[in-house]
Amino acid sequence: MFSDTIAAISTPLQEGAISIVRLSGDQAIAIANKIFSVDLTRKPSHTITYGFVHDQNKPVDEALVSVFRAPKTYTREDVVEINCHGGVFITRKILTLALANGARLAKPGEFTMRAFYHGRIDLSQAEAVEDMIEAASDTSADMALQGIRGSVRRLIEPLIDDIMDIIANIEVNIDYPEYDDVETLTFENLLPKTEAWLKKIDRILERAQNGQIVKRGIDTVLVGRPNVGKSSLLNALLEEDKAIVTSIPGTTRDIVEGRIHVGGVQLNLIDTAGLRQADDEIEKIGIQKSKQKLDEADLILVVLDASAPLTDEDKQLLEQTSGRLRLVVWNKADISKPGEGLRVSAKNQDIEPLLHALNELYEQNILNEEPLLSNERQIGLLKSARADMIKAKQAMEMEIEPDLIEIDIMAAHDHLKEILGDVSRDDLIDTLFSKFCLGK
Ligand SMILES: Nc1nc2c(c(=O)[nH]1)N(C=O)[C@@H](CNc1ccc(C(=O)N[C@@H](CCC(=O)O)C(=O)O)cc1)CN2
Ligand SMILES: Nc1nc2c(ncn2[C@@H]2O[C@H](COP(=O)(O)OP(=O)(O)OP(=O)(O)O)[C@@H](O)[C@H]2O)c(=O)[nH]1
Ligand SMILES: [Mg+2]
Repeated sequence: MFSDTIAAISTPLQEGAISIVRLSGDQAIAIANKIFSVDLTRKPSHTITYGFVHDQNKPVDEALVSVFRAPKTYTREDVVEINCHGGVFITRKILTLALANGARLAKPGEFTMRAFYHGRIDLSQAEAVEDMIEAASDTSADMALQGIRGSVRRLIEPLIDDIMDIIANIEVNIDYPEYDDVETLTFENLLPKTEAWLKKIDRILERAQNGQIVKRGIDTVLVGRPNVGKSSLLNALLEEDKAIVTSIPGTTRDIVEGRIHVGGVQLNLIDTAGLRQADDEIEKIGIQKSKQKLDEADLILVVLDASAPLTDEDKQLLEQTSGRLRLVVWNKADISKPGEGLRVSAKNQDIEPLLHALNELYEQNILNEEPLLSNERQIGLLKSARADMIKAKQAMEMEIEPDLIEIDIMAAHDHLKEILGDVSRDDLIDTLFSKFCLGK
């Protein structure tokens, strides 16, 4: 399918123990033979060979070279991987040698693109490879791995089958329009099928939202009135003195952020200015930002001072956040009487109850159902398919000509197919892969 053999450095271009220069294509083994001391022609697939990389008979590096024979390879083409010493200069030199001996520099994502064009993986699997590279927590890495193993295809294909079934129903009607009762029968049949399909899509989209949260982390804002210990709590969670802490109320003005992982989920922590009626110009702006972060948060940690009575501001904040996903945290437990609720001492780094609650929260709430999709492109296409089917449903309710309804249903079908990369436009695919890592 592809006539040229591509080459790229598949490891980060920085000093390291080992680097990999990867080749893929008909000429991969022939090109490697020109620059390697050992003849690879008869080496079986999935074997590695010790030797020296040569530049016109002059040895330049000691290396291990792997041979993978088509079609059972990453790209479905012959693949050779040169494992050299991990210096930037030597790695580049070996790539240059490969290029000088007949390889072409691979474009970003081109190895994975070849795997896609050769049908080893679909587009959702290719995207999952890139998601894996970007994954920053156990849950997002798990999701990427499922994607690599074809979970998106297994999710989408039955939905495509359902649509084909609906289309088949309509076709009967178009083919035998002379039977009046076929028409009524068709609408009676079609509408429930369409509604059932829409229900499935709605569930998937709901869960996809979780997927996106898992991928980018859960925006978790610390709010409360001044001096309750928000910044102290941020520092305790981060195990780092990141935010300034003083006994002066109104210390924090700008947003302070940090990341932690709890139970395999990433929390994007956001410390904010204490909420109060402020006169200070700078503090006012800080409080404005606090309110904005509060509105946007996925999770709110309402911080209260356990050593002091609840104030009106506290009560107002509790009321304001009651409908949201939140935890109420009583800080300064070290200087207060024992009591109910989630009690911590940020100052003493005694925050185990909070960590425990965060763990529980995500087991029960956000992650109670495994997310299935996290990719914006895929979710966008699913939403388009849903919109098409809603149009079709409305048309059915109005008993519009079946062949007109079929147009909307076919559009839904095509949008679903596009998730798996089944599109006629190659430029779409090329743009997508161009965003991938070099050498991937
Ligand atoms: N050295 C190295 N490590 C790597 C990769 C690589 O390309 N090279 N990968 C690159 O991302 C990942 C592994 N992904 C791979 C996926 C498929 C095949 C492959 O050869 N598939 C064959 C069957 C192999 C078998 O069953 O023996 C196939 O599907 O036909 C190889 C690597 C991570 N680690
Ligand atoms: N005893 C005790 N003091 C604490 C605790 N947490 C914070 N403090 C103290 O409370 C004061 C305020 O702490 P900060 O973390 O700056 O409070 P804040 O909520 O960020 O305050 P603003 O930024 O002004 O809104 C400091 O003197 C802290 O040392 C705690 O758990 N126990
Ligand atoms: Mg603060």
